[in-house]
Amino acid sequence: MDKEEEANNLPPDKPPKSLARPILNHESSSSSSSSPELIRHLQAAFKRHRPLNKMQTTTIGPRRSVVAPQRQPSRSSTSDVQRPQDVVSLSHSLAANTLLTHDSTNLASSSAAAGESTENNASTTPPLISGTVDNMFNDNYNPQVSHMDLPKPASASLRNNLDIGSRDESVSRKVQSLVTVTSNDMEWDAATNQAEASKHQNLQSVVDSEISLKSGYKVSSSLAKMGEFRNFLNQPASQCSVMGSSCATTTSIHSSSAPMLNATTQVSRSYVDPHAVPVPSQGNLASSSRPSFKDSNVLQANKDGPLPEMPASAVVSEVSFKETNISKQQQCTTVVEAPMVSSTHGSDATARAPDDLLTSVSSQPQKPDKQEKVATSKGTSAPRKRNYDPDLFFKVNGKLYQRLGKIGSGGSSEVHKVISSDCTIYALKKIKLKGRDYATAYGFCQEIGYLKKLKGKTNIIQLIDYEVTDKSLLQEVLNGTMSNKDARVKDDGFIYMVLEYGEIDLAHMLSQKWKEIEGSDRTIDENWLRFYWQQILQAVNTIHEERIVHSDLKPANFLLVRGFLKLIDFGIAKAINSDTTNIQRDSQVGTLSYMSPEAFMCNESDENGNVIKCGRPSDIWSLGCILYQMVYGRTPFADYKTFWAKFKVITDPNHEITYNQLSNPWLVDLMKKCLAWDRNQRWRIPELLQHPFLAPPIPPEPRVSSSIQLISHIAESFGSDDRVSELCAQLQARLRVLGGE
Ligand SMILES: Nc1ncnc2c1ncn2[C@@H]1O[C@H](COP(=O)(O)OP(=O)(O)OP(=O)(O)O)[C@@H](O)[C@H]1O
Repeated sequence: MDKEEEANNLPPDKPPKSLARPILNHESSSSSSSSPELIRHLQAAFKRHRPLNKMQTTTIGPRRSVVAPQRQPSRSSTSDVQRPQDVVSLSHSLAANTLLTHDSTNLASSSAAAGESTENNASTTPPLISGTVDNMFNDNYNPQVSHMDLPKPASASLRNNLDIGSRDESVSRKVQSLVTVTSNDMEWDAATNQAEASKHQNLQSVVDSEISLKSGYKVSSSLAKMGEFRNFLNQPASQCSVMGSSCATTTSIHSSSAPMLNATTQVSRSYVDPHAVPVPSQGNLASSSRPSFKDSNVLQANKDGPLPEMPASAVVSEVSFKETNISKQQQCTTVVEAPMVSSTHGSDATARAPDDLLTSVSSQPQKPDKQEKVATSKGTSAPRKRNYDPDLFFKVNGKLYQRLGKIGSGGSSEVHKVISSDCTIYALKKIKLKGRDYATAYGFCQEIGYLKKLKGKTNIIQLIDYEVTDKSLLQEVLNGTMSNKDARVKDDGFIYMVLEYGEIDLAHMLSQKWKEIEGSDRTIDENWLRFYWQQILQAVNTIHEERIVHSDLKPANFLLVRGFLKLIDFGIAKAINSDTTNIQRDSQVGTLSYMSPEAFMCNESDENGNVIKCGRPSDIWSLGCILYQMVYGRTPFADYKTFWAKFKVITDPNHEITYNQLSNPWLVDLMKKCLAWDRNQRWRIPELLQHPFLAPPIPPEPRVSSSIQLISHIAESFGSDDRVSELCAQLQARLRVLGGE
């Protein structure tokens, strides 16, 4: 089995213990009738369903740069068929819909948020707005190295590209992983993920913080967290409202079946809404709130010790307390609120805290505000103050997202599971720009452009918000004014992309499926196959209709969102130029096991001297590899382990792919339609959607005329029997009517 298939056999994910603890205890001891629902809600909100990680690491990296438009038509009749109907300019089609057109609502909210902020943090810069962003997709922009123009033998070119890859950080990293194929690359770091999840508590930390505050333990750190969380909740709602039902997995904490979260949220939100819960004077606290609160179980429980040692039953007590006593809940709010506003994090503090709590606060060393260097608009770095903990939160366009754990690392990015202030779960993709070359940075920005273009397409992962922190860098990239395209980004700068959250990717689904099948005499369920294959085709059809070639189709790039597969990762996607149906690239792209022959030989010349280009058929090949893997549990070239072995066999037109016999011959036929070596022989998606495997032919109706004829024979055989003759005649007449004759 290939390592990439081995990598699929990952241990099942476990929920972070720190998150599961109170839930489990609650389950066992809570008297609330709605506890099971509550647990489900909590689990849904906090549990990472499956590790999502990069499954295929034998990736050869792209050089994320724009290629000058290739306008010369192909001269080969067998290579790149010109399709005049496809003619649309990439730069114009994308530019019309790209970064410039950042939602006005988003702008409004981001500027509002920026106004609220007491700092001028580069990470809170509004979304990129530039009159020159058009240039991002401008044909004039050509940061390319010139090797692409030089025809040379494919293998030599490939080496050359690898050499270039060693200069290009993104390529070299991928090539390294590709050549070494280390299992490390392929493993999901369960330990890291779990540690992350434990370290960074989500909403549960609010409950925990409250408990800590009330008990007087961990006051300082709790205050810090509470202050951050207050700011978190104080910000404008995230853009999920824009998305409607198609947005990320949403866990409503306002559900009636989730009283604990409801209560918690009310308490938390009251911190930021002084009108909702009037901040009492110190005397009020002493006279009313505190005594009633002291009577509750929660205070007793909290006295047991700091949070980590605190029995989970304390949490349960607090839950039932909150469920059953709304007035006490408000009192609880006031008790918590006072120290909250006294913390150094609260910029809008208006009330004084009770002395004892203030003492607790001041006796603890305050966590100093984190400082970091961020890029200013002039491209220089200056220390900036943050009023949130960057280990716990991300800030995108002034909105905070709390980290729930790391989902995975792509070739170029980190992806985190986050929760917004309105308690919606998202994936946040963070790309560090520092140290990358400008052309690579350009490619990253292009992904935003594609996702914006594909906004509203239900089978494409939706971009909720984004921010490029270093505007000057980006402008330089987008203007194409970089003096040295190979120069590297020196200043700190990040691209943040807030994305719809996917629960599991197809790679993990497949690995699970094949674990079930292996060892049994079962084969893959054809209906399961049809269901997801159709969705895969439809998703890719969506981008092909938008004249985008994905170029890195693989199971890990299809995410399951509410039961449907959605396409992700347009990091190396390319749009098709206006006068050709193919695109030309400066290097091989894609993930090795799914790469088409032409992707290996991109920009080389074929036997007729025509430049080999990658277009939509290249994606179809990758789809064929995915289907093959779905059917057989391994990719078609899994037996060829090394890069060169794969390269050799995939680029060999005479190599015959092995198709083991299947009960449904249409399935083999379908794979062959996708995996035709000659890209012009491969079917297109509209045809594939009509393939007999998906749309089985209906057996022809038995012909009426033959039945009528049969009846005539019967009548004749009975000779002169009038009754039989009459009956047969009636029968024939009826059949004629039914048959529409
Ligand atoms: N919206 C999302 N929801 C859940 N998980 C996601 C999401 N986007 C990405 N991921 C996870 O993060 C991983 C890396 O994401 P992505 O593929 O976008 O990054 P990349 O840097 O472009 O990676 P690649 O090396 O494949 O180019 C994915 O394989 C997937 O497991």
